[in-house]
Amino acid sequence: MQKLVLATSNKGKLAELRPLLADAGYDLVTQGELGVADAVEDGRSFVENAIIKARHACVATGLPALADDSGLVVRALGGAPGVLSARYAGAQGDSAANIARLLGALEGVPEAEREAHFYCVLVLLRHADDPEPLIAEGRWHGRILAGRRGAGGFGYDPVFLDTASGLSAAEFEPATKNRVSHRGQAIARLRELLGA
Ligand SMILES: O=P(O)(O)OP(=O)(O)OP(=O)(O)OC[C@H]1O[C@@H](n2cnc3c(O)ncnc32)[C@H](O)[C@@H]1O
Ligand SMILES: [Mg+2]
Repeated sequence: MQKLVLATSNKGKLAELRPLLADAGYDLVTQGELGVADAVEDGRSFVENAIIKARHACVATGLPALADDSGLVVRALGGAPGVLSARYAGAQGDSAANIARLLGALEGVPEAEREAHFYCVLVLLRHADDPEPLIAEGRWHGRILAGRRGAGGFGYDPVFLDTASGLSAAEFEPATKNRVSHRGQAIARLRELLGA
């Protein structure tokens, strides 16, 4: 079976990507398991950052690599935190601080104006010079809650309301989140592109 490096250090993403990629015909290994350090994400768009991360892992390992770049896009904040979602409050990956900053920025903003979406782009590079990377995206539309709800998921999930179900993303069962989320949609598209 062909090995595929997952070019991410985010445990929440890994937990969601693994079952989504099951049966896609790859033997999955994380970049951490192969000793690959995080790439510098200095792109201005999600897709640029996903390419940077996938290429970094490809170059370091000589294996095909899949990267996920994702984030939260809040309309009332002009699209912030966007590509800076992981370090919105400063430190990389401090979800509690990121949520606190987000709720502060939206203080006093009425419910109807708290629209947001999660965005995910997946890039699969079959080798470092792959001129035709596979690129798949997904969006999950909802609203930012006034406070945290639920204990599941990761990142901004406790403050993201799925308006269709009335549940916060952190109140979804993992398999249900994977069916409707930005990442779930991107994987479904990627699997179409792979013919898997
Ligand atoms: O770059 P890698 O190593 O993949 O891990 P990361 O956490 O830095 O990931 P990103 O650069 O793509 O930043 C995306 C951030 O957006 C948030 N995010 C993405 N998908 C999410 C989801 O499904 N639920 C909640 N928050 C999410 C989360 O805070 C992530 O840290
Ligand atoms: Mg990152």
